Formats: sequence, structure tokens, C-alpha cells
Amino acid sequence: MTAEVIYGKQLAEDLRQEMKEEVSALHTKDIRPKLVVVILGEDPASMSYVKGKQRASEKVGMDSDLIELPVETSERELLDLIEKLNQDPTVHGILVQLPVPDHISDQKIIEAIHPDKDVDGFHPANVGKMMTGQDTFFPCTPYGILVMLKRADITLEGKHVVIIGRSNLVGKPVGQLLLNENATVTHCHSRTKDMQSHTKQADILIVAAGKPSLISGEDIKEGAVVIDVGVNRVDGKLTGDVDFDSAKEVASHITPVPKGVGPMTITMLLHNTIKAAKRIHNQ
Ligand SMILES: Nc1nc2c(c(=O)[nH]1)N[C@@H](CN(C=O)c1ccc(C(=O)N[C@@H](CCC(=O)O)C(=O)O)cc1)CN2
Repeated sequence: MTAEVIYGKQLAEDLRQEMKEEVSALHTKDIRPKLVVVILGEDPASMSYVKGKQRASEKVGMDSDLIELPVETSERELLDLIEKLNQDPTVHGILVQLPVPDHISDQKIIEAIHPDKDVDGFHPANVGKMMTGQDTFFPCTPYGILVMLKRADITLEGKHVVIIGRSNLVGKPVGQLLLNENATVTHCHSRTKDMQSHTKQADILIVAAGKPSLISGEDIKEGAVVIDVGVNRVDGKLTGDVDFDSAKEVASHITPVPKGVGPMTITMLLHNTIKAAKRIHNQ
């Protein structure tokens, strides 16, 4: 078997085209969706993600601001800025790029963003809504994975989904979103014993561990769907958590790195920002 490759990049482009039309329709009603991205420091990968977010927002016709702060910015200064943005009626979505420097509590920052402007979907109020099956802003990478699976016509109900990773950004929320779709979900993590005994049972295997080539063909059940969320740089080359060449011989569907899940993250952020603007303006 050679797997069908699911390119998030192509889907992301199609969705962004649809969003462009949605944004122009909002402009005719004098609604201008606006995203503000805040970054502390100059980490090159984070810088490239925030520039990508700004570029993508502008391409669909949204307003966007990038606020670049020095790495030594205090937690108080950041909280004050967030409060100002919470109060600004022209701003619909606020995002602080993670990770933040060690002297700042990421949880305090996440909780400072008003839930109605929390386009990352990280605020406990929004996480709680997701957990109780309510409509809200879903975290962008997990939401992007859900949309990719649905667009590829992969049935979720009754499927055994195994997730490697339990981060608040990806592992936990993707499990919750797929549970909401009636999948049976298993989480594996660094303390899991005999990982292969779990991965071999997966109809859908989602790997978000941040470990290059953690999973290869021999860990995968014949015909499984494999979603690689890893973004690792090895010898200057971007690589996922899955050994693509061996995995594609066993899987029915597989996402590549790059051009797989990554581009969907920014796309779902645009989706959430448009949703925030519509909600604030009762559309
Ligand atoms: N506030 C947030 N911080 C972080 C998030 C987030 O959702 N909100 N996620 C990650 C980083 N991230 C977005 O911020 C992100 C990661 C990867 C990609 C992406 O498009 N990857 C490409 C490769 C790009 C490259 O060459 O480096 C791909 O996989 O094809 C987009 C966004 C942590 N922080």
C-alpha cells in the first residue's frame, strides 16, 4: 500500500480563498476583522510564524498589527497591553506568540485575553466550552487537523484515535475535538509503557511529540491514517515526528512535513478571527 498524501497546504489555500470572499462581504457592512499578534523577543522560528500570520491575514483582506516587544518586557507590561487590546473595539482577535520568556507565566497571559477575543482558543473558558461540546474558538492546530480529516472524507465516529503527546496546544485539545466527533481516543506520552502496542491499534494515529522520526512504518497498523504534527529542524532541514518514507508504505493516508498540518494552523487562526468579528458585530 502507498498512502494518499493529505496536503494541508492546498486545503489551506482553498479555505483562505473562501475567507477572502467572507471578509469582503463583511467590509460591505463596515466590519473590518482585525488580528493583533504580540511577540516577545526575536526567536527566528516564532518570528517566522508571526510574520506568516500577519501576511496571511493581509492576504485575505483582514487588518492586522504585529507588536514586537523586547524579550525583557515585564509580565505587568504585557498584561497592561493585553488589557488595552481587550478594550479596543477595533480589535477582534488577540494572540501572544508562544513560548513566552521564562519570567512570564504563559497561563496568566492566556487568562488575561478576553475569551471573546481569544482566537487561539487557549482561555480556560473556551477550553471548558470545547470540553462540554459547545461552539467556541477551537485551538488552531487541533482544529486544522479536524478540518483536514473531514475534508479527506475520513470517518471519525467509532474510530480508534491514538495521540502521542499531551500538550495543551495540540495533544489534549485534538483528543477532545475527536472525542466530540464520537471517536475512541487514547493518549500516549513520555511515561507510556510499550508505546508500539498502542500505536499498532490506531485507525488514526496523531503524532505530536516533537521527536524526529519517533514513529516509523513498523509502528503503524496497515491502512491507518497518520497525522504528523512534528516540526523539527534536523541539520537545517524541517522534519516531522514520523519517518515519512517507511510510514507511507503502510498507511492509507499520511500528512507530510512541511506542507501538512502546519499551514492549517494559520488558516484556522484566520477562521477564528473572522468568527470573532462576526460575533462581536452580531453577524
Ligand atoms: N499563540 C500561539 N503560539 C504558538 C502556536 C499557536 O497556535 N498559537 N503554535 C505553534 C507555532 N505555530 C503558530 O504559531 C506554527 C507552527 C508551524 C506552522 C507551519 O506552517 N509550518 C510549516 C513549516 C514552516 C517552516 O518552514 O518553518 C509546515 O509545517 O509546513 C505554522 C504555525 C507554537 N506557538
